[in-house]
Amino acid sequence: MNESQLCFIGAGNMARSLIGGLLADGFPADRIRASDPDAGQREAVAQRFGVQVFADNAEALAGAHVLILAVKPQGLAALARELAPQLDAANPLLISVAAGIRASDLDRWLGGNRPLVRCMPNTPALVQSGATALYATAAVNDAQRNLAESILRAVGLTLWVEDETQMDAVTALSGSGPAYFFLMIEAMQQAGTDLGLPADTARLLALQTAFGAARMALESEDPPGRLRERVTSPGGTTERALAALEDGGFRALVARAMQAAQARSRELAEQLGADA
Ligand SMILES: NC(=O)C1=CN([C@@H]2O[C@H](COP(=O)(O)OP(=O)(O)OC[C@H]3O[C@@H](n4cnc5c(N)ncnc54)[C@H](OP(=O)(O)O)[C@@H]3O)[C@@H](O)[C@H]2O)C=CC1
Ligand SMILES: O=C(O)[C@@H]1CCC=N1
Repeated sequence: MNESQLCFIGAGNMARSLIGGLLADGFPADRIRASDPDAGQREAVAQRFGVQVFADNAEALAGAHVLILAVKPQGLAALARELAPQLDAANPLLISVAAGIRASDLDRWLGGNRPLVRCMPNTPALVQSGATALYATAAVNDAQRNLAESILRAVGLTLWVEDETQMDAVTALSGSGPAYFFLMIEAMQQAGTDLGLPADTARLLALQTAFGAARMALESEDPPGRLRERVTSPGGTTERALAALEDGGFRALVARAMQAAQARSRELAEQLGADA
């Protein structure tokens, strides 16, 4: 994988998370290029990561073995049509991180029968703690499948889905998921401050508690429900807090939020995929 030349088209939030995670894993900066029309984005990526940046996609992708398409879903059709005539000679592996957009639509925009992997990473890739689901089209051979997996595995957990429709649920769970946990941390921090703690104290305690709970759940053989029960002393404080959360419909609210995200992913596929 370290022999491959990677090119990120679009140097925004997700590209930066992936680039940062790859560099932290030891991937050489001189094998990563990135392009973006926004000079501020280019400068931020060049300064922070020391990778080569380009305003022109054609220049950026010259010599690339892997193209990572990291533009917004709304810009993917135009980008794919722009790239299509430039892909024939080198036939690079294409990896799309776009929410919603189906591989078949993207492949059509790219001219058809491209080695294309659709994936859904998340921003904790930056600290090599990402979670990515991947889906490969029929044109992807074993070596390309391994290459895609090794790139994403360098920044966290990877798994393959064989049924592409599951990507909408993956997006609702792990793609958008970091934002749900960040919101929970924000809310706990604010509530801690409101209860009388200094802001810094509330922040540190909220962050370390989130980290500790996630790490414990990952490392424990017990399911999260059992770990929750061990915090909940009968007649104690946690019991009161959890009763308030359950009374407020916490589980149903989480389910509604994820259904909304899944629906939006499907909607993006329908709306943008129709762009012939
Ligand atoms: N953010 C996240 O947590 C996750 C995002 N994703 C997916 O990643 C993709 C990117 O999202 P995100 O990084 O958040 O978005 P950003 O807007 O932060 O980054 C996208 C970048 O691509 C640039 N861009 C637009 N068109 C082109 C083009 N034709 N060629 C080169 N660069 C271009 C944009 O410039 P400009 O702003 O000037 O248009 C922007 O700087 C999306 O498809 C999203 O669904 C997937 C998983 C998680
Ligand atoms: O909000 C979004 O649409 C993207 C996809 C998953 C996370 N961010």
